[in-house]
Amino acid sequence: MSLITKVFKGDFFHTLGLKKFQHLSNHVLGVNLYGKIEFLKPISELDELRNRYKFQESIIKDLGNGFMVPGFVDAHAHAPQSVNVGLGTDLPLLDWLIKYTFPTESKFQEADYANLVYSRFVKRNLQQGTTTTCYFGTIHLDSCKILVDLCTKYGQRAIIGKVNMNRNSPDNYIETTSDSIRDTEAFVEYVKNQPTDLVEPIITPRFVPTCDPDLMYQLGEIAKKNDLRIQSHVSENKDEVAWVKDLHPECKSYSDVYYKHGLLNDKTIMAHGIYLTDEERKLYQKVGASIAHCANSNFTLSSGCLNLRQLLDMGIKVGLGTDVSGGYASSMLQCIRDTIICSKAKSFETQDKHNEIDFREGFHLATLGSAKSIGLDHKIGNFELYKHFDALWVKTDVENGPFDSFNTDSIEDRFQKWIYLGDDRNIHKTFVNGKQVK
Ligand SMILES: O=c1[nH]c(=O)c2nc[nH]c2[nH]1
Ligand SMILES: [Zn+2]
Repeated sequence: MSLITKVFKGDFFHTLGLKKFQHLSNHVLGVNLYGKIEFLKPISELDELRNRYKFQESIIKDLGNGFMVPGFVDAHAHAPQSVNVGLGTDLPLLDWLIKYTFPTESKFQEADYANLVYSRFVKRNLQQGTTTTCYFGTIHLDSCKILVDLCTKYGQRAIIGKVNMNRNSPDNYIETTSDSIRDTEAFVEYVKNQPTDLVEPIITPRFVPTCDPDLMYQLGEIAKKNDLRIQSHVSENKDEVAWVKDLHPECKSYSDVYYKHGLLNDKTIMAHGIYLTDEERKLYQKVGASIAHCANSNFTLSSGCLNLRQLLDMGIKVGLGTDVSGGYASSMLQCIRDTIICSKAKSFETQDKHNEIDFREGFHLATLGSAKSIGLDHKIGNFELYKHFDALWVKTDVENGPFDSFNTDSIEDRFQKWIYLGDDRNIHKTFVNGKQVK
């Protein structure tokens, strides 16, 4: 039997960095038995590859006038909030949490409800080409386990956190410190004992206002002991920032609260960061923490407009997040477009065109950039050799598709049109770990 299970020939788009967009035309990509990329070579080397690996001609799939890209990586999404996508778009963050979000999340104490909502959301993510998501669950251990099981069942790569909150939360959606710690440890054990490493755990204090110092400190200790990633929210909304200042006058800044409690390091992914101070940005740079930029959410909850370029220029790791359901769209294509629009708004505001993000940079941030931000770039994010084959086969000529392409469109034009106008109708096949999942 050959080591090679799949071979694709045609056009491939991926990035090696923010300004390192690559179009590999007339190439062949081989996937091995372990679901990893074994080769990516010019088509002129096909005979040699066939001799070396002894694969059958019949396994070669021609991408035609379509192309292949790495799967999208959503660096920040709330699985339980997927029930609310497109709803509750009228309030700013703190009111939105109380009126819509906490009541919705509290329902996930019911395992059947979690099963229904999570199975739909995981399937929809794969349908839309999101091969990896960094998820927030709820405070409920059992429904978080269900999310792990469903990602494993449907084949989505995921990082999943059980949410922690022990203050400033409704009576029916709050935990004691000891329950929170016990269930977090149990969740981490559960994920670690899965037969595959498709899903990984992450420590998930919701945000400073809902986690008291003792809880934050203990969560930092669990993360340190188990070498785990950490995710939370920071500086999304001006009232939120003022509240954190009131709660923690002893700390220099919002980010300093996380830092002082052992929650801000090179394995941390903080969503938003719109209102970080210069000093805070330098802290992210120093410790190597990431920001998940969630443009749709920032517009929808009227939070503000991040200066993304400023973070990128400082070398801070940035990924893109849909932030469902603060963000109303779970599609990463939409997320790229919102990132571009947000950057243009920033460029008008600052009268500085340098702040604009173009579609190639947006594509990079939604793939390798997001993978880096959540610490998975050693496994996924582009088509480098021996990375896991998480990929999308995109077709631009589809019946009743979302846009028209013409003979005069080059393959690069088709790629650009897809970024701006495409949707899941263009995603012919989705692969995770070498396995077809759509
Ligand atoms: O966009 C957000 N969504 C949330 O669920 C949340 N919780 C705290 N801060 C938050 N921000
Ligand atoms: Zn969020």
